[in-house]
Amino acid sequence: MAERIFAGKIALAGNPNVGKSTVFNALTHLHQHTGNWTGKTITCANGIVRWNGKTFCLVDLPGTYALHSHVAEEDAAREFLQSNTADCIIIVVDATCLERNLIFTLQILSMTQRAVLCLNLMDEARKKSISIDVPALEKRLGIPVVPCTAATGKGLDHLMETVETLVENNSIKTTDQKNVTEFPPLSSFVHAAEQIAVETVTVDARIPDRDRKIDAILTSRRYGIPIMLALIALVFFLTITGANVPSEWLSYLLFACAQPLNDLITWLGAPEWLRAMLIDGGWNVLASVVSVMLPPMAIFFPLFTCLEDIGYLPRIAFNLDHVFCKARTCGKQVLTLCMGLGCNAAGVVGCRIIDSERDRMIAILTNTMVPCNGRFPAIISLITLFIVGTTQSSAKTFLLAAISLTCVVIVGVFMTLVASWLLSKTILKGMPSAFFLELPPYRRPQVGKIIVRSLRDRTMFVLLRAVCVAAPAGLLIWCIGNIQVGSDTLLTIFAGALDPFARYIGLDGMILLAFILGFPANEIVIPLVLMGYLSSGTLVEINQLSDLAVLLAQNGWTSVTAVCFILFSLFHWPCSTTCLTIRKETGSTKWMLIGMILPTLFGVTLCFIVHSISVLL
Ligand SMILES: Nc1nc2c(ncn2[C@@H]2O[C@H](COP(=O)(O)OP(=O)(O)OP(=O)(O)O)[C@@H](O)[C@H]2O)c(=O)[nH]1
Ligand SMILES: [Mg+2]
Repeated sequence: MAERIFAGKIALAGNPNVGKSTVFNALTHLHQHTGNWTGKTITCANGIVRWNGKTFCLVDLPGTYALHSHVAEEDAAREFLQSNTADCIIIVVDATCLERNLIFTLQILSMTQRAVLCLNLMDEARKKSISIDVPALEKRLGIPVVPCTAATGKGLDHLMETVETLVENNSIKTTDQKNVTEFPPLSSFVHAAEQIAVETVTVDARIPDRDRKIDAILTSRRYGIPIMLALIALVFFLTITGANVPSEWLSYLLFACAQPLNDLITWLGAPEWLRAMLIDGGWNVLASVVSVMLPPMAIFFPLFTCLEDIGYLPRIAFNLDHVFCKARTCGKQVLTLCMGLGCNAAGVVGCRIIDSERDRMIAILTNTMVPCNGRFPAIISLITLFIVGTTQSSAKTFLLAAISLTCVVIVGVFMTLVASWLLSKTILKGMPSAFFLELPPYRRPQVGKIIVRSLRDRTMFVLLRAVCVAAPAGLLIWCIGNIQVGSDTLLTIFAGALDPFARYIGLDGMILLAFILGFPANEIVIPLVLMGYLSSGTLVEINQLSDLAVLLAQNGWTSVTAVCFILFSLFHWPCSTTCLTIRKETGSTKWMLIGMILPTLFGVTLCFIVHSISVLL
């Protein structure tokens, strides 16, 4: 039914990282994620293009190297193309490496001629002094060729005009070749692609290869890892420095709203218990989550996306590949860990880029050992208070905090390696698969788009999720903090029951209870601890880190408690969204449970060791 209203269905196909999603976004005005590395898109996305009074359905397919290939992430694209449901296929190719892209193009053309070649990245080709004889290419391929620069939208109108003509002209033949086994051998496509490239592409050989020179430093054995660590520390330094003041402002502003809201609820005639529950419970937790989380996320995500757009993420994977191979797992896991830094659920889904089933499972089960953004703010606060040991806002404090945070991430990655090695020696036996990692060209980041995209799609998404979870969790903890059983509240009874065990691992009952109640979202753990410490079950206004320091010290916190908290925050069961995502991605509750138990065992063991050493000392 829905199909009938469209003038045609158009598919965007091509090799990975050639700009398909960028074309898709420009034509549909949607916001499909783009990124300068292969495998950014892993599922098909649909959008609508309005052109010349007509409406077309546009499908963005994951990148595919060849229709022969058997990579899981490419299945969706292959199945779609072989189903022959598109009225026209826009084959997007990278003008800077046409020959390689032509292999896939020729495979598509052996199935259908209802295609247009979108010769994308023409700006980069021009910079590299690559020129392409477009009429000759059209003649050789037998389909229209449209040069484009999708990043600026140049050429896309012409592309749509060509597509429209093609869709209207239904007579163009399509070969009913649905089974890849019927294809001629890959070598024949490779040979033909080489021939066509020789005839149509000219390159000025005098232009030096800038990317190779940069890679000689950034991916070298000697400098690669130190530069990588310095860059990560720089991102954390900028995040911590920039987030400090806005966090305080937001906190003042949001807690200041509590009084008028209080008055409003009283004026509406609500009973006291309802007022207390909504304001002292829901609003105050919400205010604290937003003020603690929003500023660092609003800085971290754009900076991280910038590294992604420049093309640095695959270089990180390249630098760490040999380390991951030693742990008997695959270097592509590093890319999924990078995705996990933002949100572990996204990291788990991102594991689809790993081809081998065994390696993918290892990557999924260990993904939560890098801290997601829900855990960063609490870790940063505790580092500043207990490890750096001062709340004074100076460059030195921020630098020390950034270096400590980098060390926390290193611990996370190290334990990921340990866990991967253990898994590959036990329940996921085997050797790491060989894989093909493409280092994309360095590209200038599109700063404006990065800011909009990371604020809207990432920051707001994570924040909204936290808010949706924080307010109800605040209500719940208020309730258990105020329901009396005998002379104690439910909160003190639960925390008291957990206390003996928690003390063994350097925590206390309230902290452990907060981790348990924080299952829906990690970002609410610290607010829950604070609420628990206040006998009224009400969250007080924490405007400054020094207020937090006083409250924690009053409840017996030392630097050992902070270290154990950070370790347990790094290694414990994933949040509910990530657990559900693990179950969905592995198709099994058993693996989800392993994904919960494994990091928790690590956390308990490490905290126990740290606590025991501190007692001995
Ligand atoms: N300079 C330049 N960069 C472009 C152009 N088109 C896309 N890009 C950049 O190329 C990178 C890859 O773009 P995507 O649209 O994610 O590529 P894709 O083909 O969808 O990639 P996969 O989903 O991994 O297959 C991004 O960093 C884009 O900003 C262009 O015409 N010029
Ligand atoms: Mg894409």
